[in-house]
Formats: sequence, C-alpha cells, structure tokens
Amino acid sequence: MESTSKPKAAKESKERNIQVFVRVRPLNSVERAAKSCSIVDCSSSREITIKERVNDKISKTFGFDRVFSQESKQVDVYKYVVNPLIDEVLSGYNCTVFAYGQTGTGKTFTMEGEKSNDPSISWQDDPLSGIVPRAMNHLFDELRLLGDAEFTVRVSFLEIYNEELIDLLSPTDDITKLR
Ligand SMILES: Nc1ncnc2c1ncn2[C@@H]1O[C@H](COP(=O)(O)OP(=O)(O)OP(=O)(O)O)[C@@H](O)[C@H]1O
Repeated sequence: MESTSKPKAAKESKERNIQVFVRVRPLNSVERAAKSCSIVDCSSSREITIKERVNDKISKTFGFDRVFSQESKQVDVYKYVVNPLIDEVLSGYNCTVFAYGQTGTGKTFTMEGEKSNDPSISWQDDPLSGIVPRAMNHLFDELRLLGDAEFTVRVSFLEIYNEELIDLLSPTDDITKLR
C-alpha cells in the first residue's frame, strides 16, 4: 500500500521495520480423514514448537513477532498485523504485507479470504474476508473522514511463484522472470 504524501525519514522506533508472523492453518478434511495430527504447538504467542510425531519430544522451536494458531480468525490477523499499518500509510510511509508459504498453507485464505455461505452477509461484514478487502475498506473509511482532502491511492498485487513475478491485476498475464 502506498500513499502519495512524501515518505518521511526512517522512523525512530523501538519496533523493527520488518515483522514476521506465522499462521498455522487447521487440518483440512483430507488430513482429518487420514487421521493426521498436527505436530505444531502454538501455545506460546511468540514461538511455535515442532514436535516429533511419535513421542512428542520437542525437536525445534522458532520465534516470531506473533503466532496465529489454528483457531485464529481473519479479524485477529487483521487487527494485529495490518490495522497499525493503515495509520502508517496515511502518514506517508510505504508498507508491504506479504504472505509466504508452500502451496496449500493458507496464503490466499489469509490475504483474500473466502465468502461465507450465507448470501446475506456482505463482504464488509464477512468474518471470512481476508487482509486485502479489510485493508481497502479500512483505508477508504479513514480517507472519507478526511473530508475534502484529495488523495490518490495506488495498489499493486504481485505474486512471486517459481522465481517469476506475476502481476495479479494485469489482464495480459505478463510474467517477468526474476533471474
Ligand atoms: N486459517 C484457515 N482456516 C480455515 N481454512 C483454511 C485456513 N487457511 C487455509 N485454509 C484452507 O486451506 C486450503 C488451502 O488454502 P489456500 O488456498 O489459501 O493456500 P495457498 O497457500 O494460497 O495455496 P497455493 O500456494 O497453492 O495457492 C483452502 O481450502 C483454505 O480454505
């Protein structure tokens, strides 16, 4: 996300400029049918522990700025990760939110979200709406509050897949090779 106000000098903030979050998705129906079990322990808010399957022996622990467990909701992720960035964008900082993970891990679910089965729920109220629609809604709500001020909002939506850069908003499906 980007606003047109001039970027300011780097923030003198105690917080680091790059934050890394992890979201663990619930087991899907295929995994449940196969009686698979999760080997990821999310009981700490800042660490995940990968357990060995057989004896539950702790094998590895990884630290993050925040852990979102299998039970986490779209709104939890939005409020913690993206909500603070909207103020930053409106103050002239450039902010990037990017989802990384192997296929089927929940990047699209987290970024775009899904549509609830109930057709009477609008996307603005849909608990399954992901980061992108929530951020757009939030941004334009804030801009509306600024009354007559004129703003330009530019949005880009890119996918890096197999080291190829894909513009997801381009109707021509142009692909740029990164190497
Ligand atoms: N947090 C979650 N809660 C419930 N279902 C989820 C969650 N995350 C992912 N899923 C489900 O898991 C499946 C795979 O998720 P998704 O399509 O978002 O993965 P992806 O990382 O975008 O995959 P790909 O890289 O192949 O596009 C989907 O059916 C999605 O509904």
